[in-house]
Amino acid sequence: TRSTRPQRMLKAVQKNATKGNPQSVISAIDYFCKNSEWAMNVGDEKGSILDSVVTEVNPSTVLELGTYCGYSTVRIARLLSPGTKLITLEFNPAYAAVARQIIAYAGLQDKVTLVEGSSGEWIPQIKERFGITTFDFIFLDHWKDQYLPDIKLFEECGLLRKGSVLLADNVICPGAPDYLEYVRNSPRYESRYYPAHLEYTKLEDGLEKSVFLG
Ligand SMILES: Oc1cc(-c2ccc(F)cc2)cc2cccnc12
Ligand SMILES: [Mg+2]
Repeated sequence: TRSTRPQRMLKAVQKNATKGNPQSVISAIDYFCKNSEWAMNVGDEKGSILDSVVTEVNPSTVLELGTYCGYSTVRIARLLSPGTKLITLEFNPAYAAVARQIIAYAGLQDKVTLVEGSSGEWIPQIKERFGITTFDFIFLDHWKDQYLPDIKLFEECGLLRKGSVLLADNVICPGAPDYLEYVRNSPRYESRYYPAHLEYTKLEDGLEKSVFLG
């Protein structure tokens, strides 16, 4: 049977990247998406903004919602201080299977805990399962209608502290209007929009960075 796009992306990484070299994995995926097949990775333009926010926050606790093939997981994990791990949630088992292999190819498997399941199911379990009290940095990059319910769940579960940074992909395309309205109007967040483009295209998109004020 025909391979899937994530499987073809993995093959491109195995062919063109150097094992244990995260930057070469990132470059191989971007090359594949620019020259072979578009795929919904955060991409190089928005990825550079992600890099700058992660570097600025220098988080000790990190959560990613929406692993897909692990592109942003690799981008984030390569910047974390030694001993710091990130938790990434992926609902789709086929995506998770490819992501594990791409993360391992980059040599970052010891810095990543990939959990298969839905954010709504897993967020309430994180404290007890992973011994985490609050997150310093959260990257939202899953289904756009889940952004708002999930940020409310973070608040209800006490997973945010004064200064926690949430960065959301695709707030313009495909768009998360209810999430944007919430973080931009809530007195509990300081929000800022980073204009960019939908990965590998000229279409407008951007990232929304929201700091929890406590
Ligand atoms: O970065 C993303 C982009 C898109 C997307 C798909 C088709 C389009 F025509 C435009 C945008 C979907 C995502 C779903 C989940 C996480 N990220 C996504
Ligand atoms: Mg995205």
